Amino acid sequence: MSDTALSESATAVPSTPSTAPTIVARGVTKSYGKTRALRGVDLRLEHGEILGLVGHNGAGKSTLMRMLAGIEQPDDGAVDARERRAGAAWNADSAAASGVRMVYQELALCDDLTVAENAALSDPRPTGLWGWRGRAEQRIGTALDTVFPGHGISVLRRTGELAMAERQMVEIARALCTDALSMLILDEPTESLGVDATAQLYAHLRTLTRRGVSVLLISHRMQEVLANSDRIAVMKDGTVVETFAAAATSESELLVAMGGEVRAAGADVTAPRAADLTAERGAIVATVRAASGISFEARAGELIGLAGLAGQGQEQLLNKLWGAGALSRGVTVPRRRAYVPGDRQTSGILPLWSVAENLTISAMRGISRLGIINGRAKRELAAEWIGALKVRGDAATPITALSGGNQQKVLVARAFAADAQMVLLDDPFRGVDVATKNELYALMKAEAAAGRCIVWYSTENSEMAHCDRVYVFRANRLVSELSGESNTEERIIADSFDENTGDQR
Ligand SMILES: Nc1ncnc2c1ncn2[C@@H]1O[C@H](COP(=O)(O)OP(=O)(O)OP(=O)(O)O)[C@@H](O)[C@H]1O
Repeated sequence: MSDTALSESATAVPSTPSTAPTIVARGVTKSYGKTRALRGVDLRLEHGEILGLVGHNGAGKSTLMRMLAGIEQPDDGAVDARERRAGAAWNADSAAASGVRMVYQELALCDDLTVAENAALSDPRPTGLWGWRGRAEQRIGTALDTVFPGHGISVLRRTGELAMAERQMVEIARALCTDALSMLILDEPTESLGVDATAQLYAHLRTLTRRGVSVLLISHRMQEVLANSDRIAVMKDGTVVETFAAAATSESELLVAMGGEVRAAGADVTAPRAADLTAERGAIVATVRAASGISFEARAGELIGLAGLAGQGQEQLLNKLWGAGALSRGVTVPRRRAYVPGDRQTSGILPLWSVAENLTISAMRGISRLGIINGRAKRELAAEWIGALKVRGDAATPITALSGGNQQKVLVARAFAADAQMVLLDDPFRGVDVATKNELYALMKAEAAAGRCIVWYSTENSEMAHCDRVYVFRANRLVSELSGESNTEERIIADSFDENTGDQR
């Protein structure tokens, strides 16, 4: 295939289109030790449709996706695909040969390789000994241009240097570098994408389905799933419990089918263990002086939001607050701080440790005496937080055996279980289900009310309504400070783009 044909190949369809379902799962079961991840799943993905797949954290969505992509085999039941060669077993090779591609929730890129090298690694087409690098550069560049026009990503950069949103774009684009794509499986593809890139992705998915490609879209963003799917399957405790026509259902109907207990945001939540705080409520506990624009100031008892388009300086501010020492110039911070990273894979979980060890590592001061850790206090603290955040998995489970959303809950619990006066959150609720998010909003408010200072960066502007005050960033500067009636989504969006905001102050 010529390189110039790549954009066509990124959206190419099998040579013998048919309207038979693209893939069918029948009675699929899967257990990991004592955990029954899938309990007899039946699912059909029709030719040229977008099927949304929703369910609470740990419902079995990612496990099902791995079965459909042939990466793991069911203990019982079967997966059958339209493009499967007669007699061939359904495994990763036959799935790839049938044009099935996956976009992972945990970004599966090698940080030390360039964008093009990463794309070459996963491209099933023969690369040839000579000129493979140039071909890979052109293929991934074209795929990026096709799906995300104006992306601004150099294919020669190491992926470790890219922002989360850019890495996600690369992950999506490289899945499209394939001939005869028949099925695309996307696991929470928009959690770290901005508004524009999200719209570009959905527009491209529609182009694909018009050409007969089928899409399985896993997401916790109910409005997106409703707006972009043809049908929506709901998973609960390892089975598909209901399937809806997207146009004929609603968010609340989906949530009821998921079985999640939906607590209204702002409802009372009692943190398992009250923090031992020293700052008086209302006292200034942190400041960052700005050379230009607005200075940052945080008080005990405040829930402060950091908003604006992704990558405008929010993470640098969090890093300053997290890394500051007594000698840092222009920055004052409380002594005890906790940090929840946005990228759990690179800077969050300790993969060789259990849930309890991951959860309590920052709370050592409270559960040790004379340097000796009180094992019982550790187990109790872990059990309390596992219960409070409904983590699906017990204390002794290896952290990597939890679903992605449940790992994220453990990281949030780690920060709040510590006796930190200031908790810093770097867009940490990616992949967390709707019901749990509402619990977490309430938890943060309760913790702030108890006197902690919480600084929360979120890429979801609607979440900023939970904050007492919001700082909006643009071009690495604080351009506005919103509170009360001025803290609206419209104002955040306006200030994120308005070149004049901030310059007038
Ligand atoms: N490799 C594994 N080892 C042990 N348990 C596992 C493994 N993979 C998944 N599980 C368990 O299977 C269940 C389903 O997990 P899965 O990742 O499929 O859920 P999910 O619906 O994708 O959740 P999330 O929305 O959090 O991503 C969970 O209880 C999880 O702990």
